[in-house]
Parts: sequence; structure tokens; C-alpha cells
Amino acid sequence: MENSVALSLQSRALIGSEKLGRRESGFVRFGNGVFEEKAFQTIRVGDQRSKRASIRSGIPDAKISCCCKKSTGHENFHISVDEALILKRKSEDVFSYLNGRCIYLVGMMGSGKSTVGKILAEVLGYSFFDSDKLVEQSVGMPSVAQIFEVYSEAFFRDNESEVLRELSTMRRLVVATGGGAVIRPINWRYMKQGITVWLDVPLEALARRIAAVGTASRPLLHEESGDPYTKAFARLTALAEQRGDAYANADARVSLEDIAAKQGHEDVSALSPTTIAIEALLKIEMFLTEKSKVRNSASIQG
Ligand SMILES: Nc1ncnc2c1ncn2[C@@H]1O[C@H](COP(=O)(O)OP(=O)(O)OP(=O)(O)O)[C@@H](O)[C@H]1O
Ligand SMILES: O=C(O)C1=C[C@@H](O)[C@@H](O)[C@H](O)C1
Repeated sequence: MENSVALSLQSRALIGSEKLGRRESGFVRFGNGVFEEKAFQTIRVGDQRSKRASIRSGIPDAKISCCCKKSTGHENFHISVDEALILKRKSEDVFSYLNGRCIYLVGMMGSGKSTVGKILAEVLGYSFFDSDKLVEQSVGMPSVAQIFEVYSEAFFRDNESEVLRELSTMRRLVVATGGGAVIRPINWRYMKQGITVWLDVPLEALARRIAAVGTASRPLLHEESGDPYTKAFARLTALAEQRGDAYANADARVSLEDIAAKQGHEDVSALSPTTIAIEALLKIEMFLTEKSKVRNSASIQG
């Protein structure tokens, strides 16, 4: 990607959080019990100075309500007051441990990286980025599917690595990475500048989610024939086999099967994105506290 080609990073309205600081209250509104997608702000990042200035300058405090309504308008994930409070408390614990480090969510297509990522960004006062969207913007095409078709998967992957490299220089971001970002070792070098979290979702659940919205926007799932669930499941299974343990490089693993078992649910579809976001915060906290214990005992010994 040419430096002169300004790529646009798309960020949430919380882009100004570094200047505004963390809002201690009012980041959830319990009235309607639903999160609401906010308008995205576009900043130019071809020039690193203007990128950082945009992030620092901030925008007026956005009112954040308690619900996540995807832009498709199909889904509403309701959250209870209890869950909202746990989410808030846990985010406060994790915030200080993070010390500004970014969170990179990895996982298969449809694993909920964007949905959960937006919740995490909101409660931490971080900015949210979707690396697929950043690649679309940097290439100047409306969809990943089109980039694959007009150029190639390799071209997409090169641009994806470049986007991750740029993001790795920044702080206080939650990044939903592309499902295949884990296959290139260089991408791990970039993502490991922050904390990496794997959303581990059973393939059946992924296929169900993807079938519900169709496979058109996901080029790697679109080639198979058959009904949407069957083709999504077949292709996801093949991709999971090819990728082997790549996702397991992440610092923290959020297993939906484990959460469901813990909470006595038979099916992971009973788990709301908020529940998953809370578990992600717990796992991040565990990873960071473990790491600081190891560091402390090494400094005592040495
Ligand atoms: N916990 C959940 N329960 C039910 N549906 C969910 C949950 N989390 C996400 N979804 C739905 O699954 C679909 C995929 O979610 P999302 O876009 O967040 O995944 P993603 O990992 O970012 O996908 P991709 O990598 O393909 O962009 C969406 O329709 C979303 O509403
Ligand atoms: O799993 C994958 O390889 C992909 C996932 C999507 O997020 C996109 O990055 C693209 O469709 C490839």
C-alpha cells in the first residue's frame, strides 16, 4: 500500500476517548435496554500525524445507549441491568491493567468479533475498528468480496497486513480482525503489540449465523453449492482444518462452549454478545495478571 494513498480508518464516535478520558458514568443507559449503533467517523490515516491528531482532538461526548442494533437492522441483543453492571465493573478492572494497549479480536468469520468488539470499545472508552472495512477503504472498493474478485485473495492479504501494521502503532483501540488474519505470522507480530483474544465459536453456530445473513459478503464461503447453512458449514469446516491451531496463538481464548457449560445452557445460541464481552474481559484480566505475576517473580529471582 502506497504511503501516498491515504487510507481511511473508520472509527466509532468514541474516537476522542484519549482526550476525553474514560467516562466513569453514563456509558450505558438502562432505559430501553438495547445498544444502538452510532454513526461512524472517518479519519484520514495516510498521514500518520493527521491520524494521531484526529484521534487526540476528540469529538463531543456521544450518548451511548444500552444496545447493539446492527446496521442491517435485523438483530437486537437485549441486555439486563445486571449484565450491564457486571460489564461496567469488569471493564473498570481491566482498563487499568490494559494501560492503553489495544485489543485484537481474532476468530472465524461470523464469530462475533465486530459485535463483541463494539461492546468492548464502548465500555472501555476505546475506539472500534474493523480491519476488513479498513482494507475496503484503502483499496477503494465497497466490499471484501469485490477485492477478491477484481484482484485476488493475495492482494487482499497484503493490504490486510498493511492495515494491521498501521493499527499496531496506535493505542486504545479494539480491532475486529478479518477471519483469516491469523494465517500470516507477520500479522501476529503486529497484533501482539496489543492483547489478542480468540472468540472460539462452534462451527455449527457459525454456520447458523452466517446462513441467516447469507454468504454473499464472504467470498471464501460463496463458492460451494447447496443451501446457505450446508455450504457455510462445509466451507467453515475446511477453513478450520486448514488453519489448524492458528487461532490458539491468541493471548486469551473465549470459548462459547465453556461459557454455555458454566451457565448451564445446552446451546451457545443462548449466549448474548454482552455475556461474551464480559467473559472476554475476564480472560484479558487473567492473562494480564498472570503476566505481571511472572514478571514480578522473575524480577525477585533476578
Ligand atoms: N452472541 C451472538 N448470538 C447470536 N448472534 C450473534 C452473536 N454475536 C454475533 N452474532 C451475529 O452473527 C453475525 C456475525 O457477527 P459479526 O459480524 O460480529 O462477526 P465477525 O466475527 O465480525 O464476522 P466477520 O469476520 O465475517 O466480519 C451477525 O449477524 C451478528 O449479529
Ligand atoms: O476467514 C477469512 O479468511 C476471511 C474472513 C473475512 O473477515 C474477510 O477478511 C475475508 O472474507 C476472509
